[in-house]
Amino acid sequence: MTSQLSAAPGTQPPGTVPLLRSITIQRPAMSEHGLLDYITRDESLVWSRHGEGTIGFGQVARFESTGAERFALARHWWDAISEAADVQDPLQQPGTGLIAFGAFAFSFSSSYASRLIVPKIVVGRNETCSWITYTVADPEAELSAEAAETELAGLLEDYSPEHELGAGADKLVAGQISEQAYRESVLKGVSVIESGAVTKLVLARDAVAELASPIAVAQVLRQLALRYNDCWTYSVDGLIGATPEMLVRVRGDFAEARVLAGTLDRATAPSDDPDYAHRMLLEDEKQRHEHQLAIDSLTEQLGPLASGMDAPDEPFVLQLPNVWHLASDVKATLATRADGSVPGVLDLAEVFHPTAAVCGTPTKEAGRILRELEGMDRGPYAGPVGWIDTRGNGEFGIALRGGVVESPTSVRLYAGCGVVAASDPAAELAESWAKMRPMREALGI
Ligand SMILES: C=C(O[C@H]1C=CC=C(C(=O)O)[C@@H]1O)C(=O)O
Repeated sequence: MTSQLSAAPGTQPPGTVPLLRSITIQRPAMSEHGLLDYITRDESLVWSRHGEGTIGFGQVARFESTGAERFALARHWWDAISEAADVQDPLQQPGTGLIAFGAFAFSFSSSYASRLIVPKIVVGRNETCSWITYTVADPEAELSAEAAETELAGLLEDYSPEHELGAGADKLVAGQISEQAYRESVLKGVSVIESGAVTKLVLARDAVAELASPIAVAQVLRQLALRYNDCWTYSVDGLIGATPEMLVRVRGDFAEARVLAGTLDRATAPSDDPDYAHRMLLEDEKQRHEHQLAIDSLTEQLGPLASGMDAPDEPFVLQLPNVWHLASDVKATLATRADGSVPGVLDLAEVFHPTAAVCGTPTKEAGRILRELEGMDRGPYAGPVGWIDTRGNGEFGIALRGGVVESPTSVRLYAGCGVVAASDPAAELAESWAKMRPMREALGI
């Protein structure tokens, strides 16, 4: 598979690297809502959890790639940008200084262009401080705290319009994979598993939200961030959602991941059974097997890159408003490479993607079979989404519980379920609906 570089509007021709200058300025503490106050514009780049994270406005540089080399090409571009840039960053914390937001296609065969975008303004907040970073590509542009504040103030003047939720004409229609087709693909998946070709497959489907008036992305993101506070709310170029799953987070030589697999719908749970989630997830053989395969796929890849790793023996039950999940937080100290460096977040995202939580086991064979059974291009669904700084710190979640804005009035939603030998097609279909619920609620359909 060949890889291509392309120069999208507002970017430089392939092969050239813009010389960026950036300045980071510490700002006063934000209100209790934190970054939520800054999710005001539909076109913003967003990465936020518990009111912390980064919001990007505008674009000063952009890179796109496709194919099997999409991660490597993006990394080379980012390394070149980082090396050439003049970065004034007195804070020197993960996410301060120059950063890029990124979204990557699930598959090497996808027509979706994986992308890194460097915003003009970034507003950031972590557990200790708040900041803005202002970046310019024009060598003549003024780079100062005053110029940055003026630019931000201008951006915050305009709020994107809201969408009237629950308007009668908004509707959800079948996507490329109907309910019937999904049940059939799960059934076929089970028989492939029974034949011994794979032990787990994650099969996905889509549905399309058709709106009577343009989607209000910022409003959807605010709803997701408020209600799904324990998830990472993301928005990169029309890829929007709130994911509970962290593919990899890097801070210096410390890496962590939140692995999820094993799901229980809360909407159908009995209200008088406090042990229900514990019993149906932690004590259920099928769910534990599904989860263990996801843990194994991550730890097998992480092990050789780590000098120490902590992968808990027992998962915990993660409670979200729509579902419970079996979850495990894996932590590792990264081993130093021959050149004295440690792998950055993009190196690790490439190595870990796709985990068994979104593809299957063994990875290559599962990927081949799911492409055949689904017959759809997943685009960026279930691919890495997040951000990177110039020191290799960053966070890439798995783009789940979201969708792609395909036109001002249509959003394609995606959801997938881990299929093992004991899976039941009707139950997996119901689970896929539960996973689409956050987006449906936020869109009001
Ligand atoms: C593939 C998805 O979820 C994954 C993450 C958590 C639990 C999963 C499961 O129980 O099947 C999936 O592996 C999705 O939300 O589209």
